[in-house]
Amino acid sequence: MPGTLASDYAAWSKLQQLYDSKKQSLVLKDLFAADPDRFKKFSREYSAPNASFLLDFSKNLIDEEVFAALIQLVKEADVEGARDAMFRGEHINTSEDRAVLHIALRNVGNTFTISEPGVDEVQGVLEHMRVFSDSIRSGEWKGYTGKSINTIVNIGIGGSDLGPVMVTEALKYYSKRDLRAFFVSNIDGTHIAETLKECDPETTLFIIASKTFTTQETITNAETAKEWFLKKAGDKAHVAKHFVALSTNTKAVTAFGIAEENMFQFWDWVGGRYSLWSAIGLSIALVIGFDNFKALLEGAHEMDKHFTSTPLENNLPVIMAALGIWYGDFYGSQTHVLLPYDQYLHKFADYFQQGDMESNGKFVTKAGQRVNYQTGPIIWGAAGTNGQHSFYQLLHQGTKLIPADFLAPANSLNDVGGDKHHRILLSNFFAQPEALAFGKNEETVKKELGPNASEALIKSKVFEGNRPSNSIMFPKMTPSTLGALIALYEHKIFVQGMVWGINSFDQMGVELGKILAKNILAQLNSPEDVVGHDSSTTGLIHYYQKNRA
Ligand SMILES: O=P(O)(O)OC[C@H]1O[C@H](O)[C@H](O)[C@@H](O)[C@@H]1O
Repeated sequence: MPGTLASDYAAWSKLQQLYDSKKQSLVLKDLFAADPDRFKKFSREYSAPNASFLLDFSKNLIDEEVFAALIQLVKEADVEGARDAMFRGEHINTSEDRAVLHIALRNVGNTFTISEPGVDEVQGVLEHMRVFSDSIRSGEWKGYTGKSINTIVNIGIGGSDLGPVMVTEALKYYSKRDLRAFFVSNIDGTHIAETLKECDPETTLFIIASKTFTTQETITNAETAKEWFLKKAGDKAHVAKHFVALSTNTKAVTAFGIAEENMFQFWDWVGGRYSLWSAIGLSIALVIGFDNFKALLEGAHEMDKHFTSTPLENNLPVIMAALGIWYGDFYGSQTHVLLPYDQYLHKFADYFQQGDMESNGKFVTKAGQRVNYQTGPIIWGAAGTNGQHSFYQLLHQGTKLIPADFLAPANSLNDVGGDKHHRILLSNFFAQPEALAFGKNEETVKKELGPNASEALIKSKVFEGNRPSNSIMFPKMTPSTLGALIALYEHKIFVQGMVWGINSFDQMGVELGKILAKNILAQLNSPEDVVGHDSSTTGLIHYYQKNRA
C-alpha cells in the first residue's frame, strides 16, 4: 500500500519480537530432532501439467509460529491485492505510469483477462517469431549471396541480453547444433571485434535487441556490425536479409535502416528484466526452436496460475519471498546465493542479479518515504560443484549469514558413464545443505583428531552449522520446467517488493552514471576540456589523456 512502510505492519513487529525471543532457540539441529514431521511441514511439491518440482524449505531458521507470522506479513501488505492489480494490467509501475504485464506474454489460453493496448498483439508477434525462426532453422531464409544462415549474433545489453544468454545456455541440450549463437553486450570493442572474427557476413544474422533502441552500447555495437557487414556486402539493400530488430521503438529501428517487416514488436509494459518472454526471446526461439520456446512460456504460465490461485501458505513464490525477508530484515543478512547443481544453469545467478537487484535495489517507497529496513539482497552464485572449490569456505565457516538456494535435476540430460557423474553431483547437492545446516561440533572434531590435537586445530575444524537453505529439485531440465523456475523467482521478487512498499519495476538508479558518462565523453579530447569534476575524477581522466597512445 503506498504510504505504508513494511515496518509499520503489525506482523513486522511480531516478527521482530519472535526474532528477539527465539533467535537462540531456532537451531536447526534441535528443530529437526524435536519434530520428525519437519520436512513434511516445510516442503511443498509443485505439480503442473508440464513441470514439477519439490521445494524443501525445512532447513530454514523458522518454526510454525515464525512461518505463520511471515505469511501474515505478506497478507497484511496486501500482496494479493497488488498481484491481482498486476494481472489485471493496472499501472502498478507508478513512477513510469506503466502496466507490468510480462505475464500477458505467456497468457496461454487467455487465462487472465487483461485490457491494455498491445496485449491483443502478442499472438501476432509470436506467430511472426514462429515463421521467422522456422525459416532460419530450416535454411529457407537466404542471405544476400543465397546461402542459409548458420550464425546468429544477438546484440543487446541488460534485459535484452541476460535472459536470452541464460535460457539458451540452460536449454542448450535442445539446441540446433549447426546454428551458432553469439551474444554481444559490452561497449568494450573487444566484445564485438572478437565475435565478428567468428562470423561470415554471408551467413550471419544480427539481431538488434533493445526495448528503447537508444541504449548507447547496443546502438554502437549494432552500427559497428552494420559497417562490418556493408564493407563486405556493399549494397545497403542486403541489410534486410541480415539484420532484424526487437524493440518497442519503430521510429528508431527504421532510422537505423531496418525495415518494419524485420522488426519484432513489444510494448512498454514489458520490463527489460522481464522481457525474455517477448520478442527479446527471438534468439531463444532460433536456438531451441519455436515449440520449445512456447513450452518455456507455458511452464511460466502454469506458475502464474499457481501464484494467483494458491493460498499464501502453500504459494511457492510467497514462501521464498517471506523467507528472504526473514533473513534480510531480521537476521541482517546482506546477500542471497543461488547454487544450481546443473551446469546448464551456470548463468542463472547472473540473470537474477539483474532480475532481483534492479527490481528491488531501492531505498525509497512508492510514496517517496525512505525505508528504515533492508530491501533487495545482493544476488550472486555459481554452478555446483565449482563453487565448493572456491567460495563455500566462507559459506560454511565465514562470519556472515548467507541464505542459499540449491537447485538440481534428479536426472541428467547427458548420460556420461552411466549416471556416475550425476550421482556424484547429486551427492554434493544433498551434502552441502546438510553440512550448512548441521555443521560439526567440537566434540566430534576432538574425537576425530585424537588426544594430541591442539586447541587451535580443533577450533579450525568446527562447523557451527545453522546456516539456512532452500533446496529445489526437479525431474529434469526441460523448457517448461525452466519457465516455471524463472517465473517462480520473478514472483518472489514481486512479493518482496510489494512487502517493502517499493516500485520493483523502474530502474532510476541506472540513470545518473549514464548522464555523467555522456558529459565526460565530450571532455575526453583534451585536458582543458575536463571541467566540473572532483579532483579524483579529474586526476583519473588526466592520467588517461597522458597515457593514451
Ligand atoms: O533493451 P534496452 O532498452 O536496450 O535496455 C537495456 C537495459 O538497459 C537499461 O539501462 C536498464 O537498466 C535495463 O533494465 C535494460 O534491460
